[in-house]
Amino acid sequence: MTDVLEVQDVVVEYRVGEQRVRAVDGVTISVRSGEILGVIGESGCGKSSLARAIVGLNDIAAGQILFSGQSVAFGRGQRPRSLRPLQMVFQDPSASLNYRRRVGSQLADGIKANRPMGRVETSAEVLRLLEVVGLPYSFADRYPHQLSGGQRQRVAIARTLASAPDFIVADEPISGLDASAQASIAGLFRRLADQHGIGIIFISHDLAVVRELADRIAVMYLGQLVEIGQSEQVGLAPEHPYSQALLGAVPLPDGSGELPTELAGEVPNPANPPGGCRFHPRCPVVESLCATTPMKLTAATSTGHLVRCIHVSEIYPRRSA
Ligand SMILES: Nc1ncnc2c1ncn2[C@@H]1O[C@H](COP(=O)(O)OP(=O)(O)OP(=O)(O)O)[C@@H](O)[C@H]1O
Repeated sequence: MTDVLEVQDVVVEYRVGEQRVRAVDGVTISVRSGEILGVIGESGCGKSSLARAIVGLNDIAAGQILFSGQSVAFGRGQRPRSLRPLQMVFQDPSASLNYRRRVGSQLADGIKANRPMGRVETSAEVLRLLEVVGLPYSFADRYPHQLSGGQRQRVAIARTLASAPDFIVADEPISGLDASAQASIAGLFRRLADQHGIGIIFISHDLAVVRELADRIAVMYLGQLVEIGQSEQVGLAPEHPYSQALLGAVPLPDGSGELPTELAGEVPNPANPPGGCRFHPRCPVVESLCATTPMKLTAATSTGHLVRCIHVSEIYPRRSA
């Protein structure tokens, strides 16, 4: 499988009064067809800003975003482009649904707008989309207000699928749903990846779901990636103290070995990020060098996955304790 999405050194900035807030600061990731990349991090770490940049809803100040080798967005002052094969699912399904129209006609509109076909074929495609997202055909006649939150999110996903995307960026698609709806929507994303070959970026605060669902996990802190690697590495044995603290709050699937670190304090203002390692003011294993040495993502010696921490770098080997 080749990388379908390549995000290279992307910067997203907002102007707030006189200040420039750098919400995403040099993020590089790639995702393949049929792969799910989970993106985690506390509120304000830049996950949504990155997501919106990828689908062309946010301008980027630097870097580039390639989709199937084609530039989606590049450089300050040049307008980002929205591409049909690259779609976004939002936390609130209302964002993509019209409450005054039946589900079936909304899906038909989505199909017609992106893939014009005859009436009979469109109706058949509406039913197929309902089937893909696990809803009965009879739901074509319902209005969104007649559905539960989980069902509405399924309809919103079906609406997204109407444009036959190759890639979906899902920003908190399971927040606000009950646990069983969360699990089944997560399962739906897994099927879209496995059976339809759709590449997916799945942003969520529910770390247990991400650990279970994602093939790889990227951890963001204050606009930067601090760790990225296979789920079994990052999700179960993270190397960065931030990832350890974040994921340490979530019991492991077998209930064993919770990680020891606790996450104190809050994410600093991105308008004025700490020097050196951005996590150093909150880091339980901070060293004096951490305040002055900006860290690059570096391959961890034990696993080879990427970690932005002085303790896993060659210049300052891990403490043995
Ligand atoms: N439109 C905007 N104008 C100014 N600042 C913004 C804007 N959108 C986001 N920010 C700031 O950018 C930073 C990153 O926000 P972003 O929403 O991308 O983070 P997030 O990780 O997605 O958070 P959450 O999980 O709460 O959605 C925050 O400091 C936020 O206040």
